[in-house]
Amino acid sequence: MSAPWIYIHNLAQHEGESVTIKGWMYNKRSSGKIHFLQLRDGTGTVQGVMVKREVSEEAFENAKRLWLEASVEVEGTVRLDERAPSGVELTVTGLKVIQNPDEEYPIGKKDHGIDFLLDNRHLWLRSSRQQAIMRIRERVIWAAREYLHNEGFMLIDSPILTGSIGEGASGLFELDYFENDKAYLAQTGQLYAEAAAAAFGKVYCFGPTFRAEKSKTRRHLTEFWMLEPEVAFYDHDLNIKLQENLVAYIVEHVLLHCKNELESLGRDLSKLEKVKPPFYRITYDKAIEMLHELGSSTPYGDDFGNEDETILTQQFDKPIFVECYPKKVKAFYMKEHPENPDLVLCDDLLAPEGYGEIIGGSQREDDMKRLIARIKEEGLNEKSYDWYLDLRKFGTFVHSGFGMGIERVIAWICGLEHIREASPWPRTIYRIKP
Ligand SMILES: NC(=O)C[C@H]([NH3+])C(=O)NS(=O)(=O)OC[C@H]1O[C@@H](n2cnc3c(N)ncnc32)[C@H](O)[C@@H]1O
Ligand SMILES: [Mg+2]
Repeated sequence: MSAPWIYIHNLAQHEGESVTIKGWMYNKRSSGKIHFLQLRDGTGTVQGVMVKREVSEEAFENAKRLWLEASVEVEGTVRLDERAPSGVELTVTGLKVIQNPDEEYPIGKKDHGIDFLLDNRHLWLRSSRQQAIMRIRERVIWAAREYLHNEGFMLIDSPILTGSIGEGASGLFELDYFENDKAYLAQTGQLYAEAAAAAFGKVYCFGPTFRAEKSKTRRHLTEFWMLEPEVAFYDHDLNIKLQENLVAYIVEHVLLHCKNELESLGRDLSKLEKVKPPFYRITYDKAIEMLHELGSSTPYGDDFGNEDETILTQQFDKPIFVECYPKKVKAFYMKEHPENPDLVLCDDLLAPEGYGEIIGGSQREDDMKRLIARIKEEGLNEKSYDWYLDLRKFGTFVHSGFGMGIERVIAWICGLEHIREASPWPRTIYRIKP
């Protein structure tokens, strides 16, 4: 193959030129004298038309024997064709087979069950639907980082291995750690982000976080990626404003850059076009009252389950903040409500259409005595929080932050049935492979 190697997404700039594509054959149609090779190289897809009389006998025969997902180099001339999805087609002049699988590609054109697909996630990622979701994932992360960078945030990542329980003793992955006592896989990077906020003001951490929850729902993973901004001197209201501006920015960015991907997923774009600030804001008290009117039996004071969140979000056409939950159902670090010590200054941001919680946020307890009392009330080991309490000893400060679950945001934006498609390598109770 002597023609220059060009990526498929750049082909339109090379009309009339002879080029080489390096990639895989993901589909093929043949008549007696013509092969229609559907090629992909990770940047896009293009059809290569191979006419028997225009190529060597060997190349035409080799093309005939190609299995799906054979790796190939294809040489041809670029032709503009507005009927083609990529706007171009390739008139094939040469074929080099890098590797023709010696068995049928397992994820063929027929439908497969979800467990089979997840067992073959390392191959399923090649399919057009999974490519669309992963491109949207990349854009969600890009937009979130771009927004925070533009707003003056510093990325200060938190550790994955930690000795402090960040969210709650129930959902912990515990591991032996040399002669130390226990270590855990981080449930959240928040506590460290709070320390970083005292150093840099506006910070965020972004990485995998882990929950050993036995939740077999379409919203729960045991490993998920979380974006956790933290801001010194932000109170509850400023925290809410930051959350809605970030989410609106992400949705606008995805609508701008991933329209084709969203449409290929059959997503109703009008639902996302409504995601503009201000989002709805209701208190926990108002929300529980609405839920009871809608038939929920969740008693006052309890947290909302998936069912409640689904019912609630179906009453609104854009994201809803539910704020100031009862202290007893929320984490130890949340600031008491100044007018009602039974409540805390927190919020959950619920995505509409039944997607539920995508963000959990709060103003943090900055009063040392109250924080120690909460740590004790929760039965946590005060010793492992001595460094965290130092933040209240050396210049305590009002501060707030939140955690946005990336996969939950992606599932909502893409309109996915289950969060597992939002992760390249989903981890659930029964799956840590591939
Ligand atoms: N910096 C902070 O203030 C974050 C805080 N420490 C925290 O972890 N809050 S959270 O437990 O509600 O989780 C935050 C979000 O993390 C997501 N989340 C939380 N748990 C899960 C599971 N199991 N699977 C997928 N996504 C999950 C979901 O979007 C939640 O709203
Ligand atoms: Mg939460």
